[in-house]
Amino acid sequence: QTGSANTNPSDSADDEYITNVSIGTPAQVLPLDFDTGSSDLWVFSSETPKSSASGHVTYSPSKSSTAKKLSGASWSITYGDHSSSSGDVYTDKVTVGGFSVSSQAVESATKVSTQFVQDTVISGLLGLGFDVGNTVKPRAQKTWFSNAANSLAQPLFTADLKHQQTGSYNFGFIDTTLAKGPIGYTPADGSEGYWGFTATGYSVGGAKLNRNSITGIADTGTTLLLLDDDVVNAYYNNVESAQYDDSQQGVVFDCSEDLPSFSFGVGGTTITIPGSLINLTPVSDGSSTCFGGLQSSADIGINIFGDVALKAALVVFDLGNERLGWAQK
Ligand SMILES: CC(C)(C)S(=O)(=O)N[C@@H](Cc1ccccc1)C(=O)N[C@@H](Cc1c[nH]c[nH+]1)C(=O)N[C@@H](CC1CCCCC1)C(O)(O)C(F)(F)C(=O)NCCN1CCOCC1
Repeated sequence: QTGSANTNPSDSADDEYITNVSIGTPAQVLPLDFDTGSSDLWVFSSETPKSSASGHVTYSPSKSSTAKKLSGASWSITYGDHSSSSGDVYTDKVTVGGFSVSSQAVESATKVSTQFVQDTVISGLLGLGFDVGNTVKPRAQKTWFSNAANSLAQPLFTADLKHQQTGSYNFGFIDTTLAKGPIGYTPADGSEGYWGFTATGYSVGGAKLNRNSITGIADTGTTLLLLDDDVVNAYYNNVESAQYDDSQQGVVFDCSEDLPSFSFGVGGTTITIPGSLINLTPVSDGSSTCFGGLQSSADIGINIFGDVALKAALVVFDLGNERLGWAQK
């Protein structure tokens, strides 16, 4: 058994990726942000304050014949960008890419922070992190993938995110035709709920990889590639017009710059992010100043290989073997 779902960038900056999910009977289809950086499946619902839910597709458990209230259960989550949500819990049938989990914990939002209210292109998140990161109390719930894993042909999923094009999340199989190079595997550390791993070195502009390892997480829910200052400086020292812009809270440069590529070693293979993917977007419409897709992780305390890095690769999230696979695209 397998599943395959298309995923699309939310806007011209590939800020987040939207994947449709069917919940309940009859199916209620909600656009969700698949997030390997967290482990809760939560949605805007009939229980979300009307003012907050305006503009969002919502889930109504009362309209689903297969919905059941998980009595006494609640959840509350805060993300790295300080956005947050909380509420109560139902179980219902959840289908992703044609594969159904009959009794999935669906966390219904009774409160959402401003960023979620404003982000009307998504109706919630589908966490693809490790179950240890789930916030439901008194008993933590499993992610959709964790519930599906034993019935899938293989206990793994792949992420194939693309710049301004439709990509895919595949469950239970690896479509190697999506990759140009071999898959390099490396152990995954799920102890914090994230898909943690260590890159063995990096280089700028196609030079030979150095041996400075980088430990971080593979996170589909984070837009940028967020790394240590010494790596960020080593990269932007090659970009003539690069400078830190206080108002933008990041490095910006002339949009006309021909940016160097950024490569990192993982599992015996090398992943090269073309410079074009590091030119994320003009700082505002029509501006000739662009915002960098590689930024500092200094104030986060953890390195994040977010969408800017993931777009250059086919990434295998292999729960069965507790490992991550990366292949050049
Ligand atoms: C807004 C922006 C300037 C484009 S952005 O670059 O900041 N992009 C946001 C995502 C986004 C895109 C579009 C609209 C709104 C929000 C982004 O990259 N947010 C990261 C930034 C970050 C990470 N760390 C520090 N800062 C984040 O919080 N990502 C989380 C998912 C986001 C949350 C907001 C909505 C979109 C999805 C995340 O889950 O990937 C996470 F891993 F960073 C995270 O916070 N995981 C929560 C882990 N907890 C630990 C405790 O137990 C519970 C789970």
